[in-house]
Amino acid sequence: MPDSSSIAILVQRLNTYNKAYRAGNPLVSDAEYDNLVETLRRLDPDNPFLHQVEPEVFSNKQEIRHPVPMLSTDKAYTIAELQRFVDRVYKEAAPLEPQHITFRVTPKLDGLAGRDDGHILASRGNGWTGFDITSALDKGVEVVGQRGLGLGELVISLSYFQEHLADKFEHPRNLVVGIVSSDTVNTLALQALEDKAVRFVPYATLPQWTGNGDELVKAIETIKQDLREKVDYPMDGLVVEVVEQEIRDAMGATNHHYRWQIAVKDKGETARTRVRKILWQVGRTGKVTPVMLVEPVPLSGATIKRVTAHNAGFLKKRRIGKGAIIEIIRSGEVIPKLEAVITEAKTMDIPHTCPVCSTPLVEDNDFLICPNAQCPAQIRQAIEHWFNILGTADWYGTKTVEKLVDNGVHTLEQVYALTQQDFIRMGFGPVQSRNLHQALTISRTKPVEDWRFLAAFGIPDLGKGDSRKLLEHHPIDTITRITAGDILAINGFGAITSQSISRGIQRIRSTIEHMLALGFNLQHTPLASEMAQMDSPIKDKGIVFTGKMVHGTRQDMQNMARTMGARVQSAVSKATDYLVCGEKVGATKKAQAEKLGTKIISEQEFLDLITS
Ligand SMILES: NC(=O)c1ccc[n+]([C@@H]2O[C@H](COP(=O)([O-])OP(=O)(O)OC[C@H]3O[C@@H](n4cnc5c(N)ncnc54)[C@H](O)[C@@H]3O)[C@@H](O)[C@H]2O)c1
Ligand SMILES: [Zn+2]
Repeated sequence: MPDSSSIAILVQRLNTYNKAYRAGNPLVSDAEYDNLVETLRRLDPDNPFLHQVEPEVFSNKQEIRHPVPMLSTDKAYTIAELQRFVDRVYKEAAPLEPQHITFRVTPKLDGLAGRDDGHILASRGNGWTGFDITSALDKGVEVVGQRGLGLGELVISLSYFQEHLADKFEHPRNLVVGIVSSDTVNTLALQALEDKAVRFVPYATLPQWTGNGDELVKAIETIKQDLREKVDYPMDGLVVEVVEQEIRDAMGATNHHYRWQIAVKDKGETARTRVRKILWQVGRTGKVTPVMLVEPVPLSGATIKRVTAHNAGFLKKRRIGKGAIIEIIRSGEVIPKLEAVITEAKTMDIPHTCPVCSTPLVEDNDFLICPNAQCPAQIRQAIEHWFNILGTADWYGTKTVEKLVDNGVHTLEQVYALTQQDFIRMGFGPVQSRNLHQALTISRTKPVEDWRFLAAFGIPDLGKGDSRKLLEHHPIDTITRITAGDILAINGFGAITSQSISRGIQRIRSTIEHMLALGFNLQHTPLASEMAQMDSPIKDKGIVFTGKMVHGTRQDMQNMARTMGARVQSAVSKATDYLVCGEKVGATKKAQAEKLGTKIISEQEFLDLITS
């Protein structure tokens, strides 16, 4: 019997992984997670973790109670386990002397489970209480079939994902969760919504197989292949369930799953192939990471040519190089991973110099770093990062920035000093040159939150969230004077990150000051100290903006409300005080507000309110 502390640690890990997964940022693969769950089941079968629905939380959404619990599923990984399920059904149904026992098989969709009652789309939550995610439909999620068909799954078309998004998102599920949970949808997701690739698929609309227990067990592999071909959605197995209601009632449920339903999953399909070459890529921060280029091999319906290798240490430990034979696995996931090394490489080929600038590399634990701050690969990505995060200017894509860097433009200072003539001299066409030049002006004049501006510098450990947190305590124009101690004093920053952030700021101090002097139209993050004292008519009020605003964009209004201490929300809930309506307001939000007695006001009334 293992000691209780190791079980506690295991459960803690599972909780951490689950939370990250439900938030759309999984830390480990599903196969690895499932393995840990099975380990816990062996060590401590009665552990409460195994007897609950793994909870999912959308913190800014209203809670919705399910009329019937939305449970998880029991799992069968082998034919023997499926057979045991079938036997149990026959045994428990026997006293009812049923005329038929029918099993239905549908594809197990791998997205975000939901329930559509025709008015509200709710997520699964903890099984008993979910969250109102109807706003996903306003954002452009298509409903397959019709509204009100009950349980289903929010998913993205698999072919669409593979074509447009596979190199940007690790798993389609993460994108779907992002669309549902965040107020602002990123451009790639917006495109997917516009292309009608993101859908709520009621399970009732799925292709299905029905038959008796014997047929089921015999045909399960064919059923799987058949259903796999019929749906264009990510799948992680099949769902097998009993059709007859009286048998369902007799079998009942645990806290975790219905006894009349089981998911048939496999441990992941694997394939063997040979490594052709290791490709080394230089990232924005100088990390040089390997990708294994392999002999093309079919796996779960895709042809695999590249497999991620994470870092140099990963390859060294496993002795992977040209000629190694490896086994790769793809289990409900889109990106294949290394499962095992079958034959090690005879020789390893770990570079000593940067593949882009030839500077000798530095080892940092498992990583290789190009220490050359002038490395073209790093410079290009740093400039691209700037425009991506700032988000106010178009036209600065990879090819364009590459050309700039090739022409000796290496710093943001240089970029912002470029004239239209300079672009033309570098070989851009007249129209593109004008656009590129205009985009620079636009990026300075269009309002942008100061935390985006700060995050756009790409300082290690200073992403968007932390930039905002930092600016809640120190105004942007004092940021280059900040010390590690100042950062550490803010709740939520540890010693190591504080050091690294302050070092990062110092390193590019002159660039930050230069950019500040260019006079960007920065919208300042309200200081925590001001917020505490501020007396505003909308302080702590929950506010939802809907429709097209005339006194600025919706985002402008939201920022203004935030600055005045309001809690800006994306959907009307019990926690909403005002629904502010612009033009062309959708009916759902208004109806919801009326139902909950939320105050509905016009844009003008809102402006009157905040100036009162
Ligand atoms: N990678 C990670 O870190 C991580 C963390 C947590 C969970 N997970 C994955 O999630 C799984 C467990 O999560 P879970 O409990 O949410 O899901 P589950 O795998 O037990 O699936 C249950 C859900 O499947 C849905 N479903 C999909 N297709 C269906 C269909 N055709 N008919 C009926 N129901 C259908 C139902 O809504 C049900 O709630 C694990 O097996 C694991 O692979 C991964
Ligand atoms: Zn380099």
